[in-house]
Amino acid sequence: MTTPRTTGWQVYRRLIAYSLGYWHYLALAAVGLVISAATQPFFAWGLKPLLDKAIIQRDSDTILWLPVGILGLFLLRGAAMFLSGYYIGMIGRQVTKTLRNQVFNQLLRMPVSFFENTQSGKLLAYVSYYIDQVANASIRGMTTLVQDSVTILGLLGLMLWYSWQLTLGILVVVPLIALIVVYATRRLRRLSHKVQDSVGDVTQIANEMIRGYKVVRIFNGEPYEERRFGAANEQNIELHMKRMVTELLSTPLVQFMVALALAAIVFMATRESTLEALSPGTFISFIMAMILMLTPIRNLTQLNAQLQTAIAAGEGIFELLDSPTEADTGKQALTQCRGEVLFQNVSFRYPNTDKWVLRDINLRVNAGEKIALVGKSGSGKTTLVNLLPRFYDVQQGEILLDGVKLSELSLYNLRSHIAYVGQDVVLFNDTVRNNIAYGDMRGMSEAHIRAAAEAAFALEFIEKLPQGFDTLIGDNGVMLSGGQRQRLSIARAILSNAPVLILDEATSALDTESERHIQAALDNLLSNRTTFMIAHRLSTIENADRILVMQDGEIIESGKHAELLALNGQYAKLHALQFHDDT
Ligand SMILES: Nc1ncnc2c1ncn2[C@@H]1O[C@H](COP(=O)(O)OP(=O)(O)OP(=O)(O)O)[C@@H](O)[C@H]1O
Repeated sequence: MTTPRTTGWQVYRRLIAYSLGYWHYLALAAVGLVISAATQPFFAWGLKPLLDKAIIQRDSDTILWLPVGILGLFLLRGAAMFLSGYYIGMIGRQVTKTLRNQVFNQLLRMPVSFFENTQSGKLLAYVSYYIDQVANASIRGMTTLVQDSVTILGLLGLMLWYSWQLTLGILVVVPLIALIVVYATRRLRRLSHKVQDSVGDVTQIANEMIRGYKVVRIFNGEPYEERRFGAANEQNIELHMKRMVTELLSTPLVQFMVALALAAIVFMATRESTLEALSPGTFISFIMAMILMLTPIRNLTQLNAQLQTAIAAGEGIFELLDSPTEADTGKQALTQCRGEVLFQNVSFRYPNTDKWVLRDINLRVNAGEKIALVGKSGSGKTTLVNLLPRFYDVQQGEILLDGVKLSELSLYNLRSHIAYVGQDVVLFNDTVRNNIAYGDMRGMSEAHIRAAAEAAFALEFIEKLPQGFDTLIGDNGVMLSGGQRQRLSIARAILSNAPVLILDEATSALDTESERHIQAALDNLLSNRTTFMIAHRLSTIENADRILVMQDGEIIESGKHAELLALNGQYAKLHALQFHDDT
């Protein structure tokens, strides 16, 4: 592992690279910064003619140009500060925008396993909190770095010019300051990481509560959620406080070191011999330069805290951006797909686990055949169908679509041949039309969309909605009933007209009317499509062409409903159980 400092520097360099694309604005901002920084030494320098010439010698020229000079200096400084502030703010927002797009697009391409193993709250924190932290801190950091370094260099130059012996006296404290800064850097980075994790926890819990609000209420989970959120929030504040204390302590400590040097200089400068060599104006100007250095020094030490926050957030973001996305190496594309699926000796286990979840599956499914998968919970039904759109890749064996290995097809092409209707209907906060014509289907003709809605028995209720197809259905379709939501997702699948359909049948009981509609909609959806149906209620699969009974990752029985009943095996048992439940 590299030391945190080198890593920190690398992360920072990478962050800065984002603003380099705007180099022309950056150059303008830098000009503004340098000008406003340079006004400080000028100000200190002006005290010398003020004292020596205007006050002691009463020089008329100086008395005239000094006030004009002061006004000019502040006008220039104001304009320069506006210029730099404007461009730096703009670059900061642009960097935020770019990073946010990159992170979102990366999330769109991350493999399914990533989402299954990462807290969604943490992912939301990436898109919001982390990125803001990074952009703000890195850009502000750059501003401070340029502006305050220039100020300090200018002031130091002025002091060296007046008296190099006195100036050198100040530099004695530099190693002490460096020590404090290095210690604070390490601690700040560590704490910043912890703060970020804890923000992820807070978002996660809030997110869970918001999504699961009904469960929370029905099971009286309020006190538990309150405690859980309170604890995460408490931890968050503790970490913030620790970071704040480190930040707050390091600055006065550094300033105390500077004050030590200042005291020493004042002591040395007021010795008889030194005083003789310096005019009163020079002396005051020298002291002023030293005092003016305090603020930029404080800024530079605070900058460290900002940078450590940016770096810690940047590390998280770059780790995500550098993670491998879904493997998409297949080059072939099926233009016409019949929907014939072949599993050849397929065995599968989830990444980083030992247990084979599917074992030596051999299965030929003809185009248009309706396959129903049944079996106990955990027997591998969902896993088997998830392999078709390549949410996971098999470790052994091959799956072929129309004779082509899935791994040889591009993901885009493969998935364009598959439609999915799941238990959890996913609807977007958009119009009915856009929810049906989602993704690739955007832009399909009105007639097609209507026909799909009709075939899904959804037209009737859509037309009763206030704006018909243009009605906004709210967050995940809150405005619709369970059955209506399901019919919309069926309409989406019908519109896609994909030759292969995955149907994860809903377990939720619907009223007879709704169920009749949905059954009719499904009949329309299934016709002429190769269908993999995960069936929970056996009554719905009696018409399947073939029923596969799964157990511990294997297909143990296969055949039509009547054949399997006659076999009197596992299926017959399941059937008897359910028949018993239903009566
Ligand atoms: N993402 C995952 N990572 C690791 N193991 C998993 C994952 N998803 C499922 N499993 C395991 O794989 C096995 C099969 O799960 P699968 O979801 O395919 O079963 P199922 O038959 O569809 O069950 P159900 O009817 O309850 O939906 C289970 O033992 C489960 O614990």
